[in-house]
Amino acid sequence: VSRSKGLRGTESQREPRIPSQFSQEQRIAMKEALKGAIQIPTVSFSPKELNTTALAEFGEYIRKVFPTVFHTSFIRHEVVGNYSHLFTIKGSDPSMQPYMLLAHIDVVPAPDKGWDVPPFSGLERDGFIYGRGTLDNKNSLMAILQALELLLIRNYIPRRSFFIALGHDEEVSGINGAQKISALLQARGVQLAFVVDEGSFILDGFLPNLKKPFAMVSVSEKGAINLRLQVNMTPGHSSAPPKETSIGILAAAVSRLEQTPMPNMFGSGPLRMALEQLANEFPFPTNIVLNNLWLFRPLVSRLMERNYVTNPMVRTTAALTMFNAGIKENVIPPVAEAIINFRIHPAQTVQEVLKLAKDIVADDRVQFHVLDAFDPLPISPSDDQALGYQLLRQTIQSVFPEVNIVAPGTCIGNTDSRHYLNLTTGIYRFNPVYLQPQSFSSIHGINEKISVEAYETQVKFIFEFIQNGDTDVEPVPHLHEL
Ligand SMILES: CCCCCCCC/C=C\CCCCCCCC(=O)N[C@@H](CC(C)C)C(=O)O
Ligand SMILES: [Zn+2]
Ligand SMILES: [Zn+2]
Repeated sequence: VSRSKGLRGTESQREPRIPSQFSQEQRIAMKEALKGAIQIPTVSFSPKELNTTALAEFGEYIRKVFPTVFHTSFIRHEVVGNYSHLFTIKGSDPSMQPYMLLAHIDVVPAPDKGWDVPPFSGLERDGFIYGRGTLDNKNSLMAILQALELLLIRNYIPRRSFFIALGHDEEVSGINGAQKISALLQARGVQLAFVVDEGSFILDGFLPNLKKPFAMVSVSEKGAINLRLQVNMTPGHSSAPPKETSIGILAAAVSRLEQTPMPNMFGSGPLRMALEQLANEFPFPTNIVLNNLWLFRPLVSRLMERNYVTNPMVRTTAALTMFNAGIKENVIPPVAEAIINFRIHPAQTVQEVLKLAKDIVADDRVQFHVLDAFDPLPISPSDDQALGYQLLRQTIQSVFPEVNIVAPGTCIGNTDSRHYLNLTTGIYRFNPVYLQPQSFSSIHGINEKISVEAYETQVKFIFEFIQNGDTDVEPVPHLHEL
């Protein structure tokens, strides 16, 4: 039985594979390299407040740690938007369509409070490397360059060309990094077979009753709206207050938005496919329920709403993130404003969500100002013909043989990959790392950490993935398993 459904096996590769085994010395060097990357505080505070000194230092750092990547004749390195990096790795077979690996350099802020070790120390404790960026996303960035460095020193020459794009402002939009790289490649006429970015993991313990981990490769990501609500009222003396103030009207409006969930959209798309694939991994009676979603769909959609990580999978969410009003204790405020951050389910659009929000607020005194918005990303193919998805699946099965299921999903956050829609229809978000609910909370939270073993496995994954990318033939129709 071939486990790598849909792809021709490695027998069609011309060069022998380089085994993904690393010496003790190399393993020490790779973890030390990650620690050094964590120690550079490449924090993005806002689109206009980036730590540019740290970003520049990071550029120097990768040159020092990965010398072979920077001194190989078939690799072109360019700095884009001052701090982002684009590598073009030219393969020996120009007939093969290139792909791209993505990661980002910047991290969200991390005040020391609550951390067991300082967040930019990169300290190792009990087999874990701690620090901001160990899961989001310097692990990916360093693992990509590390795997390439290790391949190159073993004289690897790829057949299929590929790009590596390292954005410097993902955490604040990606418009000066990923968006510029994308425009540059578009101007060069590049079309990609697929891209792989952050945005999902091997999920362990996220679904009640599911004991075994499964790999979720996100094939879409939610859209978003940042909406500013504003109420203007006549100011006056607080000793004689009007019946309603701008604060009261706005507070009631945002409370209605918080208390009125957007419609549950469970039914089709990646989540349903994932649950159907996972059905037999669940004990009785959940296995029966998930094998018969035609009958139990209402029950399952209700169960999904109950959990804080599965709820965003089934609906558009509305988070009240900012609220401002008032100028003095004894002045009736002239204006109150709030920001609502919506994350749009792939089955809805910006316009539909705005209409629903207006109906929920149902008060003409509340003005709507859309600050920025984009629709959910299209669903990338995950069938037997989908090269990127199948290469990920093949590599997951080889590096994580204990993982039985690789299923498509939707990324609930946004990633730099959305800026590459002009270059490919295959956008996959997957980090080859185990994630438990507790480690999920550490992303943008406290005590973000990765085990040394998990990081080594991530390097191994990319080392194998790049070689799998040289697969001779494009995916072939599903062959019958014997
Ligand atoms: C079968 C259902 C299981 C559900 C489990 C879900 C577990 C979630 C796993 C991974 C989610 C990770 C999301 C990481 C990407 C987010 C990156 C980010 O924060 N981006 C910003 C971008 C913005 C434009 C500044 C964001 O706010 O989304
Ligand atoms: Zn990230
Ligand atoms: Zn992030």
